[in-house]
Amino acid sequence: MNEETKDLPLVLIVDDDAMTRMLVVEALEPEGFRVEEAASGIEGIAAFQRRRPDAILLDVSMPGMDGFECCRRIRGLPDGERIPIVVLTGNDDDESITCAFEAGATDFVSKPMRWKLLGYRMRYLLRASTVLEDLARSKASLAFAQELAHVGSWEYRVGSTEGSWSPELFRILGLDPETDPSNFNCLIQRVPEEERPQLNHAFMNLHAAGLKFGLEHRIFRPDGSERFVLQRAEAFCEQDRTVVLRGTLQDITERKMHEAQIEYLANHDALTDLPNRNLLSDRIAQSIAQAHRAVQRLVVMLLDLDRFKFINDNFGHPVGDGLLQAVAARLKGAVREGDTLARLGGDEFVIVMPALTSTENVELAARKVLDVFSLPFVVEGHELHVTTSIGVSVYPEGGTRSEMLLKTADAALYSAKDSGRNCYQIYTCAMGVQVEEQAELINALHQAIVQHELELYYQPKVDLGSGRVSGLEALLRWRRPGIGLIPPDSFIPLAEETGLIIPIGEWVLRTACAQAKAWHDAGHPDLIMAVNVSARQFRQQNVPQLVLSALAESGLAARYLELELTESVLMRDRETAVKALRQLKEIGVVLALDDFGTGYSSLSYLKEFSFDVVKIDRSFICDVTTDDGASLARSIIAMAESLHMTTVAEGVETEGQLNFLNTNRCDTMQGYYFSRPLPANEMSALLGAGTRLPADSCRRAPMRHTLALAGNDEVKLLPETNT
Ligand SMILES: Nc1nc2c(ncn2[C@@H]2O[C@H](COP(=O)(O)O[C@H]3[C@@H](O)[C@H](n4cnc5c(=O)[nH]c(N)nc54)O[C@@H]3COP(=O)(O)O)[C@@H](O)[C@H]2O)c(=O)[nH]1
Repeated sequence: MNEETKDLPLVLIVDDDAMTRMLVVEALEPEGFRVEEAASGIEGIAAFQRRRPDAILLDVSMPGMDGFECCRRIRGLPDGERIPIVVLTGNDDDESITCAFEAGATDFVSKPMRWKLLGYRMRYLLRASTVLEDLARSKASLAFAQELAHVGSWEYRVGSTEGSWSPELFRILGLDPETDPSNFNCLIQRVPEEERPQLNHAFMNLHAAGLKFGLEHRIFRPDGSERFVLQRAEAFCEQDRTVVLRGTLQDITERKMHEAQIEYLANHDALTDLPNRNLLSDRIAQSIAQAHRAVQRLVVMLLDLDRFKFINDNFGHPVGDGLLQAVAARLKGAVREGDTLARLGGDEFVIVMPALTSTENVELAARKVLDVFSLPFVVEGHELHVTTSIGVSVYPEGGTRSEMLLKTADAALYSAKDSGRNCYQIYTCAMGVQVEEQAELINALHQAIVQHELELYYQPKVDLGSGRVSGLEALLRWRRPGIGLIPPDSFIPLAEETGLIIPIGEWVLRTACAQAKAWHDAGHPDLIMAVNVSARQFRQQNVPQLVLSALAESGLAARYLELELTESVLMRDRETAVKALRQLKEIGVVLALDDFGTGYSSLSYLKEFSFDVVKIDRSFICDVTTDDGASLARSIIAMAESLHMTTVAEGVETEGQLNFLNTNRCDTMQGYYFSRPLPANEMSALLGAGTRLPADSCRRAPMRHTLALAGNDEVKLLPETNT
């Protein structure tokens, strides 16, 4: 084929008459066409398959296969569907023209023809065919895009009942484009009755006033399945008159399902599947509105499992989670239909009970909830005996908004915990005051750290051999503006509960170490600084690391720092405590067991953890003038001596107590008898003045002791028979 002509349109002429074929060639080639010839129908089909022409000129009357049959066959072949076929008919042969169109012809030309016009005719035909093909392609890609996006489209011309619907619109509605009509009535039939008025109204406004709309509604397919759709529509005007309404219908069922799932997750607790705090607030608000209308009371119970942390710490979190699920299931079985059971998080549950009339009924309901815990829970083979404390708040006395009812129930819960757990308390105004005071205190304690309102006082420890000050105990004070000096007992438990003990404990340790180093440098080089570390602080903070950092920062040698710990440090999570104590021993600090005699008084603790110092609790020293008190104190001193530990007697206030300690070889005394705790500047003065115990107040002759030990290494603090 000639390179120059290969892109020209190719026309196939099928005619048994060689003359006609020649005339066609003569007419078309000068007009920019290539022409392929075929002398019969069979040849024409073969040429079509071989050359894939752009158009066909087909004679009607040919021997063998006529032009109609040839046309039909070509239409049935691949690519034959849309090729322009022009049938050559005899003049005024109306029947042939009809037959030609029925056989699939695109156009016809009557013979004899004006050959000059054939080129124009063919060009027009090819242009129309290209446009049709482009249109078909766009329709196909639009249908594909609509299918992908689940968007169907429709169009109605004003005045006509039938519209034009895209295939995807039929699919979304579950209708058949072959049999179902594409009109508004057919669409509205699929919409649930209760949603029809809104859609009708929107369509009326669109039609009458051109108001476009976007509306979400449901449809039901003929098979009964439900879908959510978004209907959008607009009106198109000509000369201020609406002529066409066009719209789309998007299937948004999946999006709706995801939204519903997200909403469910946002409102439910993942572990127990119960409503969470979010949904609970709504439910309480609804119940309040109902109770208000019906002039009824409403009960909100806040439950907190007793010692849940113990179960989590000792059996592990999977068991803790299993227990929470089991509790949720049991509570679900215990509440009435119409009540709401929710989980607030952690081990806190809430039950909302509408329409409880009398206080007796409220108490009855609370006891019923306590009973839910009477039998043990079995989780992963563990039999767990769990109780709960319940705070009850009643609308309207306990509050008229949901946050208030929860807050007052919390105050009542606090009171139930305070009364020994496994019980309920109904909120009273007095509890409210207590809660508010506490909230205020927490706030102020936060401020205290930032505003430098914390101070350390120091109390001397006196060596009973020499009468000299051998060490100091750092004791925390809070100078609260407008109130005065607050003792630690009033705020340390709260600091522990709120976690504020971490920054406070750190400040105490760093300040005490720095002060000890300052006093060393000022000429008191042997002073040992004792710092209290509470059990909770010990658990919540990495104390060994903090100690290392405070020592490095201050330059104080480890042997001049003493940590006073109580036995409760060892009660929970023993393994971690043991590890931390070993680390502290390695660092080289002095370990003192504080308040000895008030706890388990276990000799095995003293041996196992190699404490260096035992501090005899003030309550024993107070009693040393009685026989029993004296005997107990003597036993502790003897026991400590046998374990090579030094003893410090706390709270020494009288000469009699001091004499007793000297007589019984106690090593060190601490108490008001020598000095009260003093601020740093006053303590500097005391140290500078070389204040000490007079020689006749110090230890004299040694004394023999008897140590009474019970089995299992327990110290049996029995009265000693005097020798
Ligand atoms: N975790 C921390 N606990 C601390 C810290 N500072 C103090 N505390 C603990 O608070 C409790 C009360 O302490 P405080 O009110 O300072 O009382 C101490 C002494 O003032 C008091 N004491 C001393 N001598 C006497 C006396 O002769 N009579 C008498 N009635 N009281 C006296 O004893 C308290 C010291 O006790 P102890 O620690 O057991 O040696 C107290 O438990 C402190 O431990 C802190 O920074 N962190």
